[in-house]
Amino acid sequence: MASLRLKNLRKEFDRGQIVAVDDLNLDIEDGEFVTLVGPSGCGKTTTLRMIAGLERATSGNIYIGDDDVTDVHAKNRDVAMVFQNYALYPHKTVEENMSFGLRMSTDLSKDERYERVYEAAEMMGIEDLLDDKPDELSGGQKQRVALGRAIVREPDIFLFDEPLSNLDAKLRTTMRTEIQRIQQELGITAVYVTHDQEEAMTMGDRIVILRDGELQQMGAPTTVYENPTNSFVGGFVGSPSMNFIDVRATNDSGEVVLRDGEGDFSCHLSSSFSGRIESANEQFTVGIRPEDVFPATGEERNVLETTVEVVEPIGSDNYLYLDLAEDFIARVGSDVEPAPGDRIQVTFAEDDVHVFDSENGKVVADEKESAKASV
Ligand SMILES: Nc1ncnc2c1ncn2[C@@H]1O[C@H](COP(=O)(O)OP(=O)(O)OP(=O)(O)O)[C@@H](O)[C@H]1O
Repeated sequence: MASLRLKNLRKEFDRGQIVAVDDLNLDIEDGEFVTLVGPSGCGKTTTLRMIAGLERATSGNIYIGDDDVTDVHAKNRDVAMVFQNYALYPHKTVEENMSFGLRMSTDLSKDERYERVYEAAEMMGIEDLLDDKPDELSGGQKQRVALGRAIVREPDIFLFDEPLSNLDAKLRTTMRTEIQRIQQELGITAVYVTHDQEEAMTMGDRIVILRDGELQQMGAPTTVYENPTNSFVGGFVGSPSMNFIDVRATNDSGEVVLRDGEGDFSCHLSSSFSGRIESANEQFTVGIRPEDVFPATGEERNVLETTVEVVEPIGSDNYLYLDLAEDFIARVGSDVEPAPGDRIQVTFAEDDVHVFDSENGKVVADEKESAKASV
């Protein structure tokens, strides 16, 4: 067990033409489960491979505990990696697959190795499969073997590279829980790469969001969800995605009123935001999550009248696609079921609105954060 620290980590490919990881700094605590998430090509796998020692950093440092392992060979780092494609030896039995790493890196006796393998197999519920070959196993069983093989090594750090991508949705959910259980039982620090934001949010103690090799935000899932530091994070985390509307500021009797170019959308935000506006006509991007949009009763200050384009039932709730901005979705109760083409009035609370700089996407004022900060 150990902490993990990445300091100014950088990885270039093709003589610097491609910057896969750009000045990445991360502090991961001993026993923490951290998920790395971001769109394809953002540098997740490269980061993981540098931690494992499978890829050499162009610059920067990697520390496991107090040790600088930047130049330490992969086999001398106490890390175990679990891959998407399982990476099992097809001609070896499950037991041989699981004990292979031990044979290579320890001087345990045959009996001691078997004991370690059997214990790990029991933890994964695969003790009856020890004599089978990988091609006799289902995808889920193969992934259990791959996990078992990682456990056997008793590593300081677990690294997971999209380990559940090849499994069906139901099995994926089961295996998520299994991985979390094992990680907690063993207390091993874990870094888990996924492109699936839902997986990242449900599994991580903290979530790291990358884009183009750069860290966008790191924090507890609820913090990232409620207080995204930029519009990219706001849009990436949460499903369906946050709604964005481009707006312009004007002053209206001491309050801030935001209107879009057509003048048909206005929104009052609390005074904590008005202080940040430097001039009328300043442009911003407003972000509102689908679940923060409600049918209006007519009493509210922020009421938007619009047309329903599509109604999509998802069981407990309905998604309403509204003619406010591109793909603007309201998540409402299943009892609210207008027909496409109906006019509808919707509202949202002032402190549920996120305001981003329309140029660089950085958060300008987060009403929830301001409210929290002022408590
Ligand atoms: N060996 C390599 N040679 C050249 N470029 C590479 C190499 N490995 C990765 N890259 C590039 O580095 C960038 C980051 O790739 P990486 O695989 O780390 O992203 P990722 O976030 O894991 O993506 P995905 O979710 O698609 O696996 C991409 O632009 C990729 O094309």
